[in-house]
Amino acid sequence: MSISLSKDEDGFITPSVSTTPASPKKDEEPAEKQKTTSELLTSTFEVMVTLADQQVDPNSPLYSVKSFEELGLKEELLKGLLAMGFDQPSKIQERALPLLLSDPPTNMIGQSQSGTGKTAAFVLTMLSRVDYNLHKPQALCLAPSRELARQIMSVVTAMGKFTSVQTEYAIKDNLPKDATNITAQIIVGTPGTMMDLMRRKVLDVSHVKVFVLDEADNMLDQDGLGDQTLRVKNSLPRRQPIQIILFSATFPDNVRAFASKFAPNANKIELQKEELSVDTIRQFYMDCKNEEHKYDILVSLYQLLTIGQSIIFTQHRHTADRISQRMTAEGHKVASLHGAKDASERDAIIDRFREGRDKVLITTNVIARGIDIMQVNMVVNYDLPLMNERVKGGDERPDIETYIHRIGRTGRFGRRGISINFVHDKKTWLQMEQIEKALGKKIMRIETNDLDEMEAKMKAALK
Ligand SMILES: Nc1ncnc2c1ncn2[C@@H]1O[C@H](COP(=O)(O)OP(=O)(O)OP(=O)(O)O)[C@@H](O)[C@H]1O
Repeated sequence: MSISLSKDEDGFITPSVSTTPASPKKDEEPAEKQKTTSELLTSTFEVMVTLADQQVDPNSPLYSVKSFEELGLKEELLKGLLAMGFDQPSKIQERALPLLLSDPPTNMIGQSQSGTGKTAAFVLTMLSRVDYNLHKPQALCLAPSRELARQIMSVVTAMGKFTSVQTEYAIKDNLPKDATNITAQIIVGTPGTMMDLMRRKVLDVSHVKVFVLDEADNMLDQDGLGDQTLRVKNSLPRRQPIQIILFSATFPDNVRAFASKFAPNANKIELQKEELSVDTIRQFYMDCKNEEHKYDILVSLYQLLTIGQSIIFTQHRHTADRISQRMTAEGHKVASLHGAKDASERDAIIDRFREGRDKVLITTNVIARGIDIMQVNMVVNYDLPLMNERVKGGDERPDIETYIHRIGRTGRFGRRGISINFVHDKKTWLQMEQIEKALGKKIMRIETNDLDEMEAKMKAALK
């Protein structure tokens, strides 16, 4: 791994941009060897580390650990890690944990590809820093969706299984309306509900010492959750130091400067732009004739979609509902999930999918980020993600960050996965080319009229 310490004027590393040209004729590349989990643990993707304290040598062994034992974690946490089957830190954990756990606590802006283990890094930090004998909220963690908040909580409870940690959700419809004083130490939720609990004084933040934003670029985006997140932060006490931890697979330029202000003097770990997505995800596209043809192709893919599990992303909620109703009526078993469904229904749908009882989930960007389901080996971009879904008044340029997160629902922690983009006219073709250019990775064509070839290519990609 190479480390560089150069900074731009915001104190953030500026990575070099890869401009691999996209060619209109896309040939298939020879299948690569499957990366194993152990290869991922020792993989050499480039990260750049900038330490808040410039006197410290980042090459010092102190700032990279090869085992969880070296971190000086509490015995109960080591037991929790062992019980989860984590016997060695991943690359990001190896780099981030010594910085996150060192004293005095220092802020962190951490970037690493999807599925590489960022959650464990910030969960271990929360579990290490809270005082279990003090029955007050001490660590707050915000995520962009209730599904992700629930998943993070499951990591907190699994990793903290042998501790006496108490936890509480700050997600819609969780606490009874007349709930009073939260005494749990770790609170995980979404920003609107977290703010609501703080305003109603149900959540006393006077003892908070760790504040985590997962999917931080999304949480800080002024066009998205940025206002609410900032409100939460501004309501935290100023008299005690609070360690602010930001993690994401993406930090687009427009959020970077704000992230540095939000988490001042942070240690920073950053990916090179050509490393934004992992190589274990093979990316394909299918040239459909029109919108209706997209539906036909999806139906013809059904057998392949159900070999493992798959997630189909659409632009609109009504498209997700329409496709799932049509496919269900035609005898296929699919589920749909989006933000218009009520909380308990959303929980039931994602739980069924997580347990493998549903194999195909049709959804919107609501679960594009963070969701970790190992068996998902296929992601279909039925509609490509566009900026105007994320940014008020945004245009029809492709939303590169959301694309990276969507395809990152597969190929997790060294596993193989494939993504398929449906393009159906010149506009969507050009949008896909822009994605290909931005990522510097080839997107290969699969013929839509040759089912056998389609199947052979996909199976080969997953081998
Ligand atoms: N050290 C480890 N050993 C074994 N498995 C691990 C280890 N660290 C993480 N994992 C597993 O890897 C998977 C991906 O981890 P995680 O969800 O934290 O990824 P992430 O980097 O947060 O991804 P995303 O950017 O999509 O949110 C999880 O199933 C997790 O249990």
